[in-house]
Amino acid sequence: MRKKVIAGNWKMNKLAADAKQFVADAAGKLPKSENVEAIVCAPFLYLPELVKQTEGTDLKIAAQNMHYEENGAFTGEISPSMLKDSGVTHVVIGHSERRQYFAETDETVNKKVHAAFAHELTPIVCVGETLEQREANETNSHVEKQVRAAIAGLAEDQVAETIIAYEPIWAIGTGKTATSEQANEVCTHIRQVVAKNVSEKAAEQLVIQYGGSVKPANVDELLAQSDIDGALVGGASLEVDSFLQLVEAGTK
Ligand SMILES: O=C(CO)COP(=O)(O)O
Repeated sequence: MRKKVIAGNWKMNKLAADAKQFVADAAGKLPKSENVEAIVCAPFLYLPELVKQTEGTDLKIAAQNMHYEENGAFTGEISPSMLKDSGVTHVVIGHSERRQYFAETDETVNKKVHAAFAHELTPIVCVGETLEQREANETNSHVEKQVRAAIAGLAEDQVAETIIAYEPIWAIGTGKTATSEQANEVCTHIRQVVAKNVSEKAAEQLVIQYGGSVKPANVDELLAQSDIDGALVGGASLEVDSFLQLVEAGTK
């Protein structure tokens, strides 16, 4: 049985005091359940402090991005070894906002995924189509291309450990959620792509999240779908109460 993974992606939000307060409040109130994993994806600046705060709790801390190079003249960047050293366990890679505003490509995503595994970080790889692509019936082919590029060259067990977040771009921060059937259809397709290109075993183990306007009111229906194993949540992860409700939904 795959675990449910609920990850809150704070994006570029919260000052240090608010971040610390959130983690202090949330970490002690997580449901005691083997079925769900709870992650907060925080801005780089706060990572070491939040990791320290969560020691001995079930809350995991993730970064929202990283460079693929080990070190060097890359002003303003953070390396995979710096992240590992900070104590984070996961890293979000290829979020659509990074692809759109920071020239992230399928190629850099693949390099980052390899770098994550080289440093024992679990990548949360984001894929998803624009509204135009959905309307042109290109959703499955586009997402397939992104997934195949992201996992190219990985070993079977690395693919099995990757988390893929399907986030239709038109549903991010818009209040428009894909219906649970629409979301599941694409997540099923992603699993089939992995089964065909890697193995049935990797496809069976792979955690696939849905992201895009997930909130306490719609999370149960999304998580009840056959191929949705969790959620990557922006807006509704900024408040402790709603984050905890989302994690609670993952225990069922
Ligand atoms: O981009 C997202 C998470 O990475 C989704 O954001 P919202 O939940 O705010 O739509």
